[in-house]
Amino acid sequence: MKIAIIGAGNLGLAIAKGVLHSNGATTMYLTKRNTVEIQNFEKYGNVTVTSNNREAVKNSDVLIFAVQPGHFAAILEEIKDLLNENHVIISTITGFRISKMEAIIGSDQYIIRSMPNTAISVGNSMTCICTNELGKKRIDLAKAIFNRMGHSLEIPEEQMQAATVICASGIAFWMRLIRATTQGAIQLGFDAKEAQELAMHTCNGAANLLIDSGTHPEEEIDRVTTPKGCTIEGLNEMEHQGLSSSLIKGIVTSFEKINQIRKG
Ligand SMILES: NC(=O)C1=CN([C@@H]2O[C@H](COP(=O)(O)OP(=O)(O)OC[C@H]3O[C@@H](n4cnc5c(N)ncnc54)[C@H](OP(=O)(O)O)[C@@H]3O)[C@@H](O)[C@H]2O)C=CC1
Ligand SMILES: O=C(O)[C@@H]1CCC=N1
Repeated sequence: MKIAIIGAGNLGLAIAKGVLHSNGATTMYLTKRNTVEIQNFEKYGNVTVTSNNREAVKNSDVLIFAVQPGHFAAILEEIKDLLNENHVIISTITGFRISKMEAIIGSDQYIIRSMPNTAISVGNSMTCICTNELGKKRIDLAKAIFNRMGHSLEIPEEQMQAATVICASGIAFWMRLIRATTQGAIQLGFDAKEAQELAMHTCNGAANLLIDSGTHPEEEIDRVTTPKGCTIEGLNEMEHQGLSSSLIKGIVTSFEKINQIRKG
């Protein structure tokens, strides 16, 4: 697979690392206007770093766009005459509808809209995808790409904004929970490094318990909460302080903001 990542910034580089991690490409182009800080990716023999988007498109089949929304239309204009039936176009751009892409490059292209997160760099992204009409013929390819770097789910385009909050912003939300747990562990006497080790592996274990067993979180909670024990006492105090409520309110606020950005 010949992959180009157009816009090798935070997310683009995370995808590049995921592709390298999973041996997912025969060749990979990484583009940005100022390439100095990513030149070191060329040490991986099959990677070319360039500011020339047209060269990247000409030499690749799978085009992954990871630029800021305000830059995307101009880049599609720049490369549209090079697109052919071999190209699969994958956008990660927040709030940029498929119809808007089709208005620039036409509906006779395989278009996939995706919402990965930065854990793609370690092969563990939750990635939501949807396609245009023609893109349905390449959905299996898109799923294969993202499943090599985590887990994917096809959703209707209308849910892409919500998926952005839960999956992409979600990484930041979970990081804050891990950090808070770490701070609690330090208060209980662990040094900072050990505290983080305890917090992140316990978080990983909780997620894996649900993924592997298919159980509901409350079922797993019931297995931990000894009657009159310390877990239920701690959990109830967290709920009195608004843990679930504040998480839900944060998610809804984030969703309201993303809808405002799209309208803007
Ligand atoms: N960060 C995240 O966790 C997630 C981000 N997204 C979406 O992904 C997109 C990228 O986000 P993020 O990585 O955070 O943003 P960044 O600003 O970190 O990356 C965007 C990159 O695009 C490059 N760029 C700008 N203009 C061009 C151009 N003409 N040709 C090629 N490259 C260009 C910039 O580099 P230079 O200025 O040197 O050209 C920059 O490195 C956004 O649309 C965002 O909504 C989606 C999910 C998660
Ligand atoms: O914070 C943002 O707006 C973007 C979208 C998802 C992740 N970063």
